[in-house]
Amino acid sequence: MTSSTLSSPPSRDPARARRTFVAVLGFAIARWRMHPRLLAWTLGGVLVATLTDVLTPLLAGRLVDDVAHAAADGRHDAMVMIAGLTALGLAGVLGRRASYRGITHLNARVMENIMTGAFARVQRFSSEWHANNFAGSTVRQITRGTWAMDTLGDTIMLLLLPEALVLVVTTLVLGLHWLVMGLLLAAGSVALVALSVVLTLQYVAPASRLANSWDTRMGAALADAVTCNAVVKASGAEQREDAHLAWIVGRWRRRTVRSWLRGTNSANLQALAALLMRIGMIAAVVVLWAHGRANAGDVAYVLTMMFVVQGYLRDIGQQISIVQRSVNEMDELVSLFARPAGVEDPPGAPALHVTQGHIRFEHVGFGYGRQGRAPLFTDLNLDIPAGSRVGLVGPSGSGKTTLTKLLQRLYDVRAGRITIDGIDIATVTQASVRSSIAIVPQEPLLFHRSLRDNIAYGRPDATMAEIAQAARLANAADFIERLPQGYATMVGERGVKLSGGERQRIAIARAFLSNARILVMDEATSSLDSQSEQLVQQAMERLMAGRTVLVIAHRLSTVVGLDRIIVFRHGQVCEDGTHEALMARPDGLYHHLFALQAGNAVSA
Ligand SMILES: Nc1ncnc2c1ncn2[C@@H]1O[C@H](COP(=O)(O)OP(=O)(O)OP(=O)(O)O)[C@@H](O)[C@H]1O
Repeated sequence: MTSSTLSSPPSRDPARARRTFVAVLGFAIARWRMHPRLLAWTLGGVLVATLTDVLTPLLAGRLVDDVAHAAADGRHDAMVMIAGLTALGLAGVLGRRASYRGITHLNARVMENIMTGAFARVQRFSSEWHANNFAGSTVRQITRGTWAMDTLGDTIMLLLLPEALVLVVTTLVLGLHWLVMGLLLAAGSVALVALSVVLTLQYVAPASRLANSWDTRMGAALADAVTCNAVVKASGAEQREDAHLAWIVGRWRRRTVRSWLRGTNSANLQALAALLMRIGMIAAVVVLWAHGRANAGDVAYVLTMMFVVQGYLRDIGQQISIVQRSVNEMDELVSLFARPAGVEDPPGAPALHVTQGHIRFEHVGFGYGRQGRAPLFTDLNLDIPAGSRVGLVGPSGSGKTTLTKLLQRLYDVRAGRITIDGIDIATVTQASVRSSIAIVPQEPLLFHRSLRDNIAYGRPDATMAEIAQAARLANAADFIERLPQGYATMVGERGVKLSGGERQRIAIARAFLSNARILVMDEATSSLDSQSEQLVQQAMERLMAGRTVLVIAHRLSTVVGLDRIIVFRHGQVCEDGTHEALMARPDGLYHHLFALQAGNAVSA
């Protein structure tokens, strides 16, 4: 699958940008409200610190008045004003300290909550979702979105909120004194904020979203190539991969430069508008003074107030762009939270308790992807009695693996139902269905953890004696005990430090320990040498005892001794019976496949 099918470029549609903005802000506010005490500390601190800044110009104006009048009447309150300014300054410091401490803890809590929540959701997304999304992109969406939430919290609560507060309070104070000045400040502020919002949302944001989508693609391409490094090496394709990445990085650079330049242009325009507003306000108070409607203290108040207001507003455009960028960076993360898991447990679903292991597929219909595509299975019926050993056979792509995925409810069927011991697996919890089925896959996946942890993955409470017993039954104990660190040996990423046969036997030991009544084995021995194959085969024979077993067989010699063989062709069961019964049909697909493999074996 190419990266383009996995991550399409973002739309430049402003309506979509607005929806994203609302969705992300709603998400952020809901997260902040989960921690009401920290939120109250932060907002309380912000309120105190900002009010002290708003009141300071008032006292400064009074101070100038006092100094001016003192000359005339010999009395003044200058010392009171200085004490007031000191008290305001101290309150401002304490308020800021409270808000910074509050936001530090609030952001950390919210980030923790988002990271763990996103991981929990991604783990529970359906196999379909995982098949359609790059692991690298997902990791990047989560980490980038989590850090963007930190920036969003800082910018909104410590910068934009105080700015709004300063504007509202100074407009009110000014308006009560001189209506015209209040109106002027209100109109200027509305125009300034509107300009910032329009520039940011309509001009900067679309470019920044596009740059982000290329950033995600860059991460995905890196992860894809690094994950498949063995294939790259084997094909001597390093240069091809270099060129592929260079093409993506080139597009990313162009898109990113465009987005950054738009940010700079927008900030410059906003700075110009702020300058005009400042000059307008100062000119207005000077005119009032010239007409005798303002004294020296008033002029000092307006001058100081404009410095405070402009100090707050100076970076508002940049802050709105930061909010916009954070919103874009959180967009994909928020969608992860909004997206349904794909395969869901019904509300209050009970756990499945398998006692027999009787499997039935009743009129099952299923197809991958959208409903419109031709289904793989239509009206599939199978009855697999408890304790039987069944081989699933058929050409590549005929649906053998899909059948076992449906049994684990990794996908939901479109029609019919699948039952285990008479219980529809869609009515019980997915976890209980999956833990009732032990899987030995063709390519076992191991965690980069110790051998002990890998074997006990399905039953973390297993004792060391049980783990060692499972390893013995799986013919794995000998090689493990020869390792210097025994069961504590770390296996390397995806188990790369073990051979194919050793990985298989660890997977078999895992299945022994899980003690599930149903066993699904994807024929595992095809890539092993004969000694490894013999060890794996013996272990599998032991594992099959007393269980209902489905074996996906690629080499038909594996299924000869099984109770029953089901042959698939294009999602249909075309033959069903014992080896002897199927071999007795010379026109049958099984007979044909068997003859083909026997011929290959002879010619090899
Ligand atoms: N996640 C998926 N999304 C879309 N199509 C899929 C997916 N997985 C499998 N298929 C398609 O479904 C069909 C059945 O695949 P399945 O893996 O069940 O075949 P199989 O019989 O196990 O083949 P093989 O013997 O090669 O493993 C194939 O055409 C395959 O391309």
